[in-house]
Amino acid sequence: MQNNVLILDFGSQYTQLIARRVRELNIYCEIYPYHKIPEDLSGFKAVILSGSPFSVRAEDAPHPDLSQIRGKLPVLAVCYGAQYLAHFNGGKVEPSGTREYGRANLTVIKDAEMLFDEIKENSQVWMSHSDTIMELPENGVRLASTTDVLNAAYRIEGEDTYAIQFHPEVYHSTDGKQLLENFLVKIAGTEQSWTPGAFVDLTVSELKEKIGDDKVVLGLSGGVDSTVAAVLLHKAIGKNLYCIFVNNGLLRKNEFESVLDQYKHMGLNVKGVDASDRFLDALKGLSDPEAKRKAIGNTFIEVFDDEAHEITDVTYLAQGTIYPDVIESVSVNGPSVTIKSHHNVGGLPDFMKLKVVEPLRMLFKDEVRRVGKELGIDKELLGRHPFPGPGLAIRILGDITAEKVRILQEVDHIFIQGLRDWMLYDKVWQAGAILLPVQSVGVMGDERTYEQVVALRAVESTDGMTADWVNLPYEFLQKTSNTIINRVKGVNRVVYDISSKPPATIEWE
Ligand SMILES: Nc1ncnc2c1ncn2[C@@H]1O[C@H](COP(=O)(O)OP(=O)(O)OP(=O)(O)O)[C@@H](O)[C@H]1O
Ligand SMILES: O=c1[nH]c(=O)c2[nH+]cn([C@@H]3O[C@H](COP(=O)(O)O)[C@@H](O)[C@H]3O)c2[nH]1
Ligand SMILES: NC(=O)CC[C@H](N)C(=O)O
Ligand SMILES: [Mg+2]
Repeated sequence: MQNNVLILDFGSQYTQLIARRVRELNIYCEIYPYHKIPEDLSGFKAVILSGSPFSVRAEDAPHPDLSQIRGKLPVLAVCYGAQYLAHFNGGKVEPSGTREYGRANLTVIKDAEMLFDEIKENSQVWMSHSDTIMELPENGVRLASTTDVLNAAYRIEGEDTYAIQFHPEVYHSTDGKQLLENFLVKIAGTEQSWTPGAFVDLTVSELKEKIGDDKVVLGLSGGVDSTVAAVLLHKAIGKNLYCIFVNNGLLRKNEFESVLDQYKHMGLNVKGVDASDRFLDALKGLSDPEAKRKAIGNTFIEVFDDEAHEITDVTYLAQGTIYPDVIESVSVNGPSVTIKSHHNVGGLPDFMKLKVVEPLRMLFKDEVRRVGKELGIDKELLGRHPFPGPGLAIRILGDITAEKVRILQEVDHIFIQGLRDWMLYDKVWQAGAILLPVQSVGVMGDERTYEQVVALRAVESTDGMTADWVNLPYEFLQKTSNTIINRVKGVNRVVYDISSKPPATIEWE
């Protein structure tokens, strides 16, 4: 399928956005660090060079050999990429005299250039660079300028190599997506055929081919990723898929029973395993967030291993891992800091002796939801807020006891049900309650109380990487607070978290 787009990552903060824009054009793409160019380029139809925090003039500037790419595949070089081609091919790159961060306008655009089809002069672009291209490389032809940057875009005569100083991938480059489409479709000839339906057909046939009559065990979490992975696998291997949904004792109120029932109605061969006691025992006395995550991750693997042994001849363990985890674990500068010390990212221990299959490994979250919709998965399930694998364990600050879990399940249930009743659930990307290790004085009737404090958190986000708190209606907050304090014994105070990410994280631990 020679239609892929190769994105070479030079470490830009916007590289993932390039991939998102390309995928939104229904064109498949993959990100590779600039120092790991695939040897076999036969599956690729075009290449995009990303931006970078490095300067081409520096000793340690990324300097990959592009001889197998340039002149052989169409290239779009963005920012650092454009400077790189100029600097190392007879052009000149120098520190720019003026600051070039933020909006600029293309005051001049060369006529009849396919890259700028349907893009008018004065088009707004987003600049983010301190070096600038003073002289074009050999055979360079200038395509566009801004008031401050003469060489804002160029191409190299005699090859399909294009270079732009600005960032078409960001929202503020108002014709950025048009430029990417011009390059990918009109110049490179890629087909816009990478649709959810095409992905399902291709993935199901690949899974059939790869797994054959082997057996697969998959952990279901009640979340979107593992559910979509399960339905894809079920389409491919049917009865050879064994799903396990573990009650780790840290789920939301009634969630284990309701989600298990939902899975059974989807025709999945799923076994519910109540391991609540094992998890709570493993967590006894632990307060450090990472220690809690490790204990949960290890217990998950033990439970899985026990269950997998119940199924004769299991060959594969399936995971709901998705692309953001993959990209962040192999960044430009080598393996990045562990994203989540959580069982599904850190790989499997040797004793499990299972091969891993991750059908969603190359998808972004919104693409997982689109594939889920294509598979006919219930939209309420697809629309569920993300819920962390360690569940309520990272929403009870301090040590975990069954009583604290009970309290938080009740509080959380009132909050989430309230969001649904007030038609606010879908307006919020993620919401939850946190049990604080704080007691405060209250007065109820004529009695003094000294009970626990809970925090409510509701954020809007697109990918969980950044988020803002949601301005929920005062009437809703007032009603919810009253209901919680009146109904949940042990709580006499409710607070609302008004912290964005950054600087705060979505979860409190
Ligand atoms: N309670 C559980 N029982 C069995 N497997 C689980 C459970 N929780 C998590 N897992 C496994 O770990 C993986 C990652 O966990 P995670 O909490 O991210 O769930 P997810 O299915 O990816 O849902 P989400 O959409 O919330 O990310 C899941 O894909 C699943 O394979
Ligand atoms: O599966 C998970 N295991 C974890 O250990 C974990 N920690 C945070 N999260 C979720 O990740 C997103 C970002 O959360 P933070 O801003 O708190 O890092 C939010 O959606 C969080 O709910 C986790 N998910
Ligand atoms: N966004 C970029 O790629 C910037 C390129 C280079 N670091 C500069 O500042 O000019
Ligand atoms: Mg997930």
